[in-house]
Amino acid sequence: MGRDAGTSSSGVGADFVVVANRLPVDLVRTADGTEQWKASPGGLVTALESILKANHGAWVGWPGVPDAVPEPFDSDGIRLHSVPLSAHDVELYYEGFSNATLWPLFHDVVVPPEYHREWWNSYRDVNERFAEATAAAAAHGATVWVQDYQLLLVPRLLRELRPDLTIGFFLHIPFPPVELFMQLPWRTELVEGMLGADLVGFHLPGGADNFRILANKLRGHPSVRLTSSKTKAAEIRVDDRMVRVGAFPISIDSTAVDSLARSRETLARAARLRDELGSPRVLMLGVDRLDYTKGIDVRLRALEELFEEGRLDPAEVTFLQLATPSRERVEQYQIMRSRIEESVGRINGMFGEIGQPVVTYIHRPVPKSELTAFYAAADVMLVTPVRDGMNLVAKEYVATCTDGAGALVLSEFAGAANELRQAYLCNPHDLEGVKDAIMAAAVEDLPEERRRRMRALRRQVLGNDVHAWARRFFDTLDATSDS
Ligand SMILES: O=P(O)(O)OC[C@H]1O[C@H](O[C@H]2O[C@H](CO)[C@@H](O)[C@H](O)[C@H]2O)[C@H](O)[C@@H](O)[C@@H]1O
Ligand SMILES: Nc1ccn([C@@H]2O[C@H](COP(=O)(O)OP(=O)(O)O)[C@@H](O)[C@H]2O)c(=O)n1
Repeated sequence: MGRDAGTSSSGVGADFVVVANRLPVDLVRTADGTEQWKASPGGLVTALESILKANHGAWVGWPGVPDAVPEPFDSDGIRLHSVPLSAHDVELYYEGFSNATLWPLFHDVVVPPEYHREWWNSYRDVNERFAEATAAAAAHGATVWVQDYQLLLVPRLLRELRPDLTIGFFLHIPFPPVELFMQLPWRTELVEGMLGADLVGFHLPGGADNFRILANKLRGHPSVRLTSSKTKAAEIRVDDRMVRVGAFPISIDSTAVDSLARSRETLARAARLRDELGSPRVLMLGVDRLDYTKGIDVRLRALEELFEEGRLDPAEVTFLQLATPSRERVEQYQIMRSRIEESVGRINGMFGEIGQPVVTYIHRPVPKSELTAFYAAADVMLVTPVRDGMNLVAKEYVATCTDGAGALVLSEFAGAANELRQAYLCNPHDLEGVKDAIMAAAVEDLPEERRRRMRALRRQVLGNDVHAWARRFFDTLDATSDS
């Protein structure tokens, strides 16, 4: 990527800084008062961590628990700078404005977003602190990469503090249509915040288009498409600056996942897992943060109906759902958890046998090596979000299918569906369609058809990894700052 970060030649600050709500590691306080660091949840961390490890940059973020103020430290070659948040900040900025206002609004209003002025005030205040911490961590002329919806105001705030910086911004979740975004009482400030960057990146061209239209509608900023550009980027004129906008679909460290999947330990663990699950003829798998956007309830409903209708035989099929705990104090997450757990209980009560449940549900984090073994063991992967920015789990599963077997059922409303066209695509709002996709992937299609699809998927995922994603982003950012 040619972005050798580390500390600058003057020794003051880093030349490459990532700013994200979370650090790549969370501080965990145990009951006996000891503290340890563990990997943070989510795809943003998975993706960015591999980029920073390769480039030795600095990372500015929250250490994951209230009131912790660790000194800057090095982890895996990355310099970590903490932005402390109080319990009040976590409640108003993170659980409130980020995850009960912006998150549902940007995910097609699948649950109603809430608008509260005190949440907004906290969001603005925390964004100011992130901007200040970043300004202190970056060397003169550094490149700063701001991540995601929790920090929409940071690009502009940072530009005001440090006009010498080159600033990229990337949104990891969908950017909504103009009509939805216009609900936000603070819509103008948020758009102006993002326009503080030199380059604003989205997963999909549709998100980039929505943003361009909005910048014009709200602030009268005109834009032109750059037809020559490979990324089909556009430029928005903001006063005397040009802000570039484009689509950069994120990916995974495909080679690393592929080689972990081929390791003897993973293959042995995958075989043991199948035994432990009763050696089913078909093992289906779901892996998600427990989030109402992920459609865990959708796939459970589809399976329940397939068992009821006798299209699937519970003696032959096992479904394993790994659900990482997420945002547990937000009400809509609690509602979804109850719904899922009720559904798991009902299906097992109806179709399970003693010592042989049809659905195995694990609601706790699982280590990466174990997760890879689960992917390797699964015959069919169910990814059925009602809306998802990308969904790296879908790509990780494909990269793990090193023997060319395995089938991916994928919602059309995951960003990944734009590239993974040979998956068994389905509309999660059409339950009959989801059931048909599961039946084709698990039972009806010949193995050769499944292999043909998996070959095409593997070409896509192995040929477009996270390093290529970062390279495309930075090539465009460099071209922006040159012009
Ligand atoms: O930090 P949390 O509140 O625990 O949430 C974890 C992350 O969730 C979201 O991930 C998104 O980024 C992925 C990578 O681009 C993408 O594949 C997925 O579709 C998105 O949902 C969130 O956007 C991150 O900020 C969080 O860190
Ligand atoms: N038990 C689990 C489940 C998921 N994960 C990881 O969490 C990430 C989820 O990313 P994603 O893009 O599918 O979805 P979000 O959770 O970021 O919305 C993947 O990289 C998974 O490997 C994990 O490390 N451990």
